[in-house]
Amino acid sequence: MSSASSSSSAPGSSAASTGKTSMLSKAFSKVDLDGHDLPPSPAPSSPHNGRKYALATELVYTESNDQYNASSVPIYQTATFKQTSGGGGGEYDYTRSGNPTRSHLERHLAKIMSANRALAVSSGMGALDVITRLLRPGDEVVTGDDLYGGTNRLLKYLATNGDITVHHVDTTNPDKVQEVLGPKTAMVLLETPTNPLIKIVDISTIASLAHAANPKALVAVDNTMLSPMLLNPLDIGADIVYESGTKYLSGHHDLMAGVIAVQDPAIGDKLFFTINASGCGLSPFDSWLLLRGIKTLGVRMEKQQSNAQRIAEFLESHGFKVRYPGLRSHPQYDLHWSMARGAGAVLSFETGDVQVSERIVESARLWGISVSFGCVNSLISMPCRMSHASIDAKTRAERQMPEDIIRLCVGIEDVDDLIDDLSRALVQAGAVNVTLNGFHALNAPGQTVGSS
Ligand SMILES: Cc1ncc(COP(=O)(O)O)c(C=O)c1O
Ligand SMILES: N[C@@H](CCSC[C@H](N)C(=O)O)C(=O)O
Repeated sequence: MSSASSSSSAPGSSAASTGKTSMLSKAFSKVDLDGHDLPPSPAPSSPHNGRKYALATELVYTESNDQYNASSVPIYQTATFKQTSGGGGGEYDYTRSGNPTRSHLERHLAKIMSANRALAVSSGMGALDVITRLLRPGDEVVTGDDLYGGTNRLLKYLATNGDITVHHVDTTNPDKVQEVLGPKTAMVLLETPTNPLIKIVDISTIASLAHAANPKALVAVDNTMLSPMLLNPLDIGADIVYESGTKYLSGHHDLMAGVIAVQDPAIGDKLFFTINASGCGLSPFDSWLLLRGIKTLGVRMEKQQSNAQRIAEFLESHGFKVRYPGLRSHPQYDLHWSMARGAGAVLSFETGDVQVSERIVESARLWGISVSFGCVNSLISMPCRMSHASIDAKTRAERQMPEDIIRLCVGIEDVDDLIDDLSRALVQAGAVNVTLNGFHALNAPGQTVGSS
């Protein structure tokens, strides 16, 4: 797949602008997949504005050519745009096809996701739906055996109704992936860390294997767990990256959004065609909210992951089996840190007893019992009962998902308050042996699992 086309010419030089013009006209040809003229919008999402700053700066820094120099990009809350002639031809004609607030967001996303083009849609699942419409009957998809429940559900739907073969394998082992790759592999769909078992997947090795098996195979990575703050999968072999913008990108659980980013303009055109044709582009107001959220991604993620690290260490030191790539005990610690710039803020742990886990979740006060993650508030949940309940119990057992697993999605609160609340919940739930020396997990790994 093509690589990022950052120009080495000085910004504003004629070489740079000629290169840019030809790249853009090639990238955003006027004719769509049916041979019709593309609608005039959205404007190309160019991440290349000359100088590249550190990510923390780029998250905050946006350029706009607003007529009043508004600091905050205006919300163009309109469905349609007046044209100056009967032949149309304005930059925007209809918000389903393009809207200035969404275009601004998409350009900003392309920049921070290391992409040539980014697209914003109405949810993370909407993003995956748009991506999987690149598939054709008879195609094969290779994906993990620990996946977000909604992703599993959509793939199952395609396997049942769309004549798509879906191979679920242990993507932490590239040999297992290799076994099912072949010329019919049209897409490899990866999550890392996986949700909720926090398994790490070697994106570049699997991308190389997939492209060797079929040079046209597309490697799509769900980067929701890390966000562009911690990983840019396009830089390490992925062809498509998508994220639930509902999570870290927005950070406040006040909107639903999905984002997609690609390097290859031809793939970008196909994705845009589906978005315009099916009408799932992100609304102007949600585009504005998401753009606002992205500006604080850096500080939120920094605080969330330092809190998560403390909490993971706290649980591990009290004898719980904790899954978090910030812990040295994570079996793929080195692999994770060879790809990512941080461990993220989602961790899971086991108690050895479903009822004990339930009592912990229900005893917590500061931790909200909610699905989702990436928000400034800390959340606690039981994935098998909640976010992953759409995966049937038999499949969960085959995939070795512990029914007692508790997922913690750490927010920005004071970490000592979070630990106090969790300690109280552990004691109240009877998950720990309390002695004069402190407390220790009742069913610590290696001990006999009892029932309460
Ligand atoms: C890893 C992951 N990918 C995708 C999604 C889908 O995102 P959304 O809820 O925005 O549709 C979710 C959660 O919903 C998720 O956890
Ligand atoms: N009822 C929803 C569950 C959404 S789970 C949200 C998020 N991805 C998480 O992992 O918590 C559904 O059926 O999709």
